[in-house]
Amino acid sequence: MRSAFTAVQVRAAEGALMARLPEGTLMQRAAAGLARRAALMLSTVYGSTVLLLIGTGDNGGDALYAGAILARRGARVLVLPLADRVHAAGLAALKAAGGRVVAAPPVSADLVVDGMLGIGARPGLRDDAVAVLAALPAAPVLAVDLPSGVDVDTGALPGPSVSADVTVTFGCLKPALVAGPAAARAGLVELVDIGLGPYLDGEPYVRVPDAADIAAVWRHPRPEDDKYTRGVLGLAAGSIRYPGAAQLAVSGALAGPAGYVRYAGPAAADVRGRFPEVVTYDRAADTGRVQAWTIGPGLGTDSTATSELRSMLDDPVPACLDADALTILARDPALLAAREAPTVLTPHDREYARLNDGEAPGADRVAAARHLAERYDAVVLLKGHRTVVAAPDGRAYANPTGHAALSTAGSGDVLAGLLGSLLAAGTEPAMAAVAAAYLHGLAGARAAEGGPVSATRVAAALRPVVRDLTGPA
Ligand SMILES: NC(=O)C1=CN([C@@H]2O[C@H](COP(=O)(O)OP(=O)(O)OC[C@H]3O[C@@H](n4cnc5c(N)ncnc54)[C@H](OP(=O)(O)O)[C@@H]3O)[C@@H](O)[C@H]2O)[C@@H](O)CC1
Ligand SMILES: Nc1ncnc2c1ncn2[C@@H]1O[C@H](COP(=O)(O)OP(=O)(O)O)[C@@H](O)[C@H]1O
Ligand SMILES: [K+]
Repeated sequence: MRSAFTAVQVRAAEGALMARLPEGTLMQRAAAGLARRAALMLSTVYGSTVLLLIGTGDNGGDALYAGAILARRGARVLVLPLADRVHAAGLAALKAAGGRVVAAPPVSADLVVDGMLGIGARPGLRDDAVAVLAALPAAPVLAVDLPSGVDVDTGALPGPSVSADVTVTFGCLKPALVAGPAAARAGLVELVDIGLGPYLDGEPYVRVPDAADIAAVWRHPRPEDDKYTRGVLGLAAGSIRYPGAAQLAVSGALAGPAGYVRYAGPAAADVRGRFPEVVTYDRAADTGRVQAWTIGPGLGTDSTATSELRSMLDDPVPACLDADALTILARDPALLAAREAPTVLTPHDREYARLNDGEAPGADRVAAARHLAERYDAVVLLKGHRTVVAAPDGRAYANPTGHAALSTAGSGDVLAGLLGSLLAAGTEPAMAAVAAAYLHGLAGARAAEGGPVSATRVAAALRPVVRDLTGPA
């Protein structure tokens, strides 16, 4: 698991570390890491042209010292200052290494280094910077610490910003690199260790799971298992009007770790026909004991759906509420009042607003997910390009996987089914949500390799993704 810290947290750690080191050490470490990555992006350093965009602060200092390293290796390094003053010692070092200042972007370059703004910045770019970006030569962009213009602590993009191919960030991840629309601007993110780790105090703002975290929570069948000990998922989804949602949720559930899926609802015949391994019932009350529920995709919001939801929430097992179940809950939040078993809510932005008195998630998606998790005392999986999971105890996770092609009807149904299966298998609820989002994101990316994506393809891609990540069943 990696961690992202806010600018204030980074500053505090930086202060404590700097007090023990000769002045300038951290910037030299940052510049060395930056130059290393820049060299990798250039096929040959010698003779290549590198354009540095430089702002007023230390972010520009990092870029200038890195530029000096590249210049000493024979690169033609050009500096385009976008501020009245720039890091003086860095500029002197670059000039001493042969770099030179230019007033406008060159016609061609092999690499553009964005050293305009880092963690000290207000979001957005000034007009002169926007004009320079519009006039840049076609070349890969390497961002220093963060793509300039982003809101460091939230990942919001309130104004123009840089779009990077690679971002080299120092000491730790920052929220803007992993959450919100800014995350898509960072490109490939590489973390350079500058020794900050031991000084980063307190809870990270948001954590980022990796493959090992998901593999660690995945429950494989054991020799002593039977279908019940692996967990039984009850799935209430679909309706006469939306039978497809039931099938998609079932297909997600069957790729999960539970041993048994029981379906309850009006799409029973369709589900049986397509998935003979699923046992079907007309009503939730008839399903017998389950270890978790997934409720909502295509369920409808009429009185039958409401009473089905009510009876499931009375069952003291974990429940994942998705889609129509969220709409019903928004109408009557008291439905959760007596509940002690864990609840997971999986809203997209419009469902979030319904659950939050009409107020959308806003710029800070991590804070938004945390807020709803606290309000409903539930794990919240806030869907999006970088899905965020928050637990009522304040833990928050930003999912690093995914693909824009997941924005296709029914892909959320597949996710809800998978998540329910993880809950039924006994996975801790926040980690069940994290693992479901991670695997679903990988499946979306894998499905996209085969051309245009539909939800059925996402479900089909889940099994190979699970196998690759957690090993054979
Ligand atoms: N933390 C660490 O451990 C390490 C940090 N390091 C590096 O330091 C970086 C942080 O440096 P920093 O504090 O000098 O801030 P940075 O973002 O370069 O400049 C801020 C200045 O820009 C200005 N400005 C603000 N907003 C603006 C806007 N929208 N448009 C235009 N101008 C704007 C504003 O100045 P003003 O306009 O107020 O005069 C403000 O003072 C960090 O990201 C990393 O790269 C490494 O060296 C190693 C260790
Ligand atoms: N632009 C995007 N990039 C990546 N993933 C996305 C994007 N838009 C939506 N998704 C993902 O696709 C899924 C859509 O779910 P949902 O909105 O519930 O759709 P449906 O109700 O049609 O099943 C979510 O997992 C969400 O995170
Ligand atoms: K930058």
